[in-house]
Amino acid sequence: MSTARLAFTPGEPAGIGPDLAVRIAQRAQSVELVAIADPGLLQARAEQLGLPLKLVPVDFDAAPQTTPAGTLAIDPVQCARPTTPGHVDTANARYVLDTLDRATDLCLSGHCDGLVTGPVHKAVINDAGIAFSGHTGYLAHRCHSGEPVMMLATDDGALRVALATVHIPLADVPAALTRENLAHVLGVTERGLRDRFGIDRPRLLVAGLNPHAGENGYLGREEIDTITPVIEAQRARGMDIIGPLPADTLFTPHRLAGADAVVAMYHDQGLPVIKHLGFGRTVNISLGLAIVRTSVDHGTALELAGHESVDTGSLQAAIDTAVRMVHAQPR
Ligand SMILES: NC(=O)C1=CN([C@@H]2O[C@H](COP(=O)(O)OP(=O)(O)OC[C@H]3O[C@@H](n4cnc5c(N)ncnc54)[C@H](O)[C@@H]3O)[C@@H](O)[C@H]2O)C=CC1
Ligand SMILES: NCC(=O)COP(=O)(O)O
Repeated sequence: MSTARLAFTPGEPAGIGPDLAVRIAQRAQSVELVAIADPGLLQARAEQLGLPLKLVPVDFDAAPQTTPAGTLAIDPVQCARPTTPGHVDTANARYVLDTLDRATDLCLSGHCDGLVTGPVHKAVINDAGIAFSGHTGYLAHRCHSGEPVMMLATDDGALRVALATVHIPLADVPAALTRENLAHVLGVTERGLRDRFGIDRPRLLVAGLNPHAGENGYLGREEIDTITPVIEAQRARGMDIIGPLPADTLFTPHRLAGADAVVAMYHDQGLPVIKHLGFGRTVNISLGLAIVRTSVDHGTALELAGHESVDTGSLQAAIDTAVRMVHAQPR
């Protein structure tokens, strides 16, 4: 198998992303990991943490090399202002997006095989006057892809949770759950599992929206009016799909046996479950993008930046998952 070259964006400069970059570099990697970041920021964070870091300019004309311990390949993008760990600065919001733009272009042009993202601080980007709901939507726009699906997966594949709606207020969820949107999410999830995870005929479990999956309409009608008709239509087209299932028992081992992914109706129906099971070894995956993209399962943890020993487990899992996705054989 050839060595993969992955772009890595550490994300918010005042958060733990630069710490993660420094710490992940302490371990040899079987991929060429190219940090798309400000080299001065990474060197300063390495000094703060008392860890060695050698930044090697990336050579896109050469074949990808594995990454020795203590080093990172670098493709420099400059911050607008020096960073104080833990203190976000709207002046650096554009920098965060510049790193994403550069990384996406490198993937689209074939210079990198995939993108691994560190955590960004959504509020500071919005405070800077740039509407931003997360990487997933931003990258879709940048890649001219259709609407991608966010799926979180534990590193061992024991649980995968795809989301029918993501970063919207809870009050807006029912209206966002249209037949068209749900059919799109199910189709993208099924195709993604085939193409990027090599699963022949993925089995999907679909959650209901309401308690007890609506209790025959007495506790809400979305299951009757929207979710069941879409499931039936997809099943008629050959999809292996079960639901709508009451979300309170969907995540029990008995229900999950034999399933390849759960489709949750909203962010906090699915993500607390998977983060309870595997926080720190779970990966956020964008399905349906023109590029391979994985991400950490956690946020910027501003309070830990620059001093605490942060956990690199999710970043390592995101790197390993991206490599597997790059080499996957579509079914
Ligand atoms: N992939 C991304 O870009 C994500 C970004 N975020 C953003 O991060 C910001 C902060 O979000 P929060 O809800 O506070 O979540 P958070 O994940 O930053 O923090 C939640 C808790 O986990 C701890 N934690 C997080 N990562 C850790 C690590 N690697 N090692 C050890 N402890 C860790 C934190 O100290 C905190 O106690 C928000 O702006 C949010 O939008 C949140 C999730 C994902
Ligand atoms: N809750 C997941 C999250 O905030 C990360 O979203 P994205 O930046 O990957 O779109």
